[in-house]
Amino acid sequence: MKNNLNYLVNYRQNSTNEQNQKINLPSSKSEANRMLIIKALTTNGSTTINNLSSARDTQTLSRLLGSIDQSNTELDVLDAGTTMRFLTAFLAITTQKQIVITGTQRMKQRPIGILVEALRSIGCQINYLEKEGYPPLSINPFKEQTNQEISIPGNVSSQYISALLMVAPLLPKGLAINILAPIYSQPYIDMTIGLMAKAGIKVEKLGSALRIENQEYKAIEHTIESDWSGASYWFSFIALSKIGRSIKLLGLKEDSLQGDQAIRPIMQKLGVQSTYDQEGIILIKNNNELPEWLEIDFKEFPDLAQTVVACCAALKVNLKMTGLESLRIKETDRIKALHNEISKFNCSLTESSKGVWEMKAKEFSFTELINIHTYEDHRMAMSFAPLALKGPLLIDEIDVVNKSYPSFWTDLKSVGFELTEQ
Ligand SMILES: O=C(O)C1=C[C@@H](OP(=O)(O)O)[C@@H](O)[C@H](O)C1
Ligand SMILES: C=C(OP(=O)(O)O)C(=O)O
Repeated sequence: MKNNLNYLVNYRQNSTNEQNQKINLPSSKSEANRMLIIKALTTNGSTTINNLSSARDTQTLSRLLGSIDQSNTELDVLDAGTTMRFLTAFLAITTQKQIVITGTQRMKQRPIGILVEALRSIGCQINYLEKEGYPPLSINPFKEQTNQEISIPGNVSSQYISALLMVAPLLPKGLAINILAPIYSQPYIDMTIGLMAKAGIKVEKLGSALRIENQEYKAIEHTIESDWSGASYWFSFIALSKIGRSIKLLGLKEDSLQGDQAIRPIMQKLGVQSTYDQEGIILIKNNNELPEWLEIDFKEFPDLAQTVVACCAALKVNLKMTGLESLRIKETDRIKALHNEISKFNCSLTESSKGVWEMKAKEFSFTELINIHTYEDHRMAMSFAPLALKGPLLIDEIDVVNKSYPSFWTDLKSVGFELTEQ
C-alpha cells in the first residue's frame, strides 16, 4: 500500500470566494462498518444502507463480505482495524468453511488476542497462523456454544467489544459481556448498541455487564451520517484561519452517534464557533482569547488526538493530555509519530508522569518548508495539512487519506490550498 507520491501544500492568501464554502464530508466509516455487519447478519428481509462511506476501510469490508460465498478462502482486510475485528467475530460464528483473515504488515502488529480468547471461550475455532495474539488467523466453522458469559478488558480496543456485541444475538444461548474497567472508546460501544437497537436488538445493561439474548435482527433502512473524525480537520482549519473565516460542513447532526463530535467543544476553546442548520454545521473563527494551556482526556475520542495536537501546536497552546494509551496500537504508534513531527516546528511532546503527556508549544516556529512524514497513517496527513495556512508543507504519501477520507485533497483545494505533486 506504500506509495511515493507527495504533495507540496501551500495556501493562497488572497483566495476569493471564501464565503459560502461547503464541504461535502465523507460518511462515517465506523457507522458504515457496523451497518455492513448488521446487514450481513439480518436474515429476514433486506437492510438498506444509504450514504455508504467511500472510505477504503468500508469498501474493503463490503467487498470481502460479498466474496465469502464464493470460492474465496483468504480475506485481506489491508489496514482496516474495524474490518479485521468485526469480520473475525462475524466469521467465527457464521463461516461454513475454513477461512483465513489477514492484513498489512502493520495489521499483523495490531493485537487481537483479547478478541480471539473471548471467541474461543464461547466455542469458536480460531488459530493463529504467525505470531500468537496477532493476525493472520485461521477460522473454522462454529459448532457448539460452550459458554454464555465472558469478561473482557475495556482498556485495549473497544472494537473487540463491538465485534462481540454484533454477533451475540446469533448465539443460541445469548451472551453476557462483563467489561472490565477502565473502558476506553466508550462512545464506539454506544454507537454499536445504538445501531443494533435500531435493528431491533435489545442489549440489557446490568452494571458493567451487557446481556444480549438470542434474537433476530430486523431489516431496516439507515442513512449513515457524515464523519465527525473527518470534520475535525476542518475545525482545525478554521481555528488556524483569520478572524471571520467560515465554512459549512454538510451532513453533520446534533444527535450524532459519533463520539468524535467532542471536537466541537474542544475547538470552541480554540476560537471556533459552530452552529447547526438544516444542512450541517457552520464554523466561524471568532476573536476569543486563546488559553495558555488546555487539559484534555482523549480516552473517549482517541482519533481526535492528532488533530488537536497539531492545531494547538500552531496556535501556541500547550496541552496536558491523558487517555492516549491506545494510540500506540493504531495505524502507527501515533505518540511517536506526533513527537517526531511536532519537533519539526520546535514543539515538544513528553510523558511528564505515567499516562500524562505534555505538549509545549510556545516556541512554535515555521520559517522554512517542512516535510511531514505520514507513517502510513491517514490521520497524520490530515491533521498536519491545515498547518499549511502557516507556511509551505511537503506531505508524504498522500494516498494514505483513502483509508477514511478519499476526497480530502480535493476538498482542501476547494478552499484555496494549492497542491503540487512532488
Ligand atoms: O469502533 C470503531 O469504529 C473505532 C473505534 C476506535 O478504536 P479503539 O476502540 O481501538 O480505540 C477508533 O480509534 C477507530 O478509529 C474506530
Ligand atoms: C484507528 C483507526 O482505525 P482502525 O482502528 O479501524 O484501523 C482510525 O481510523 O483512526
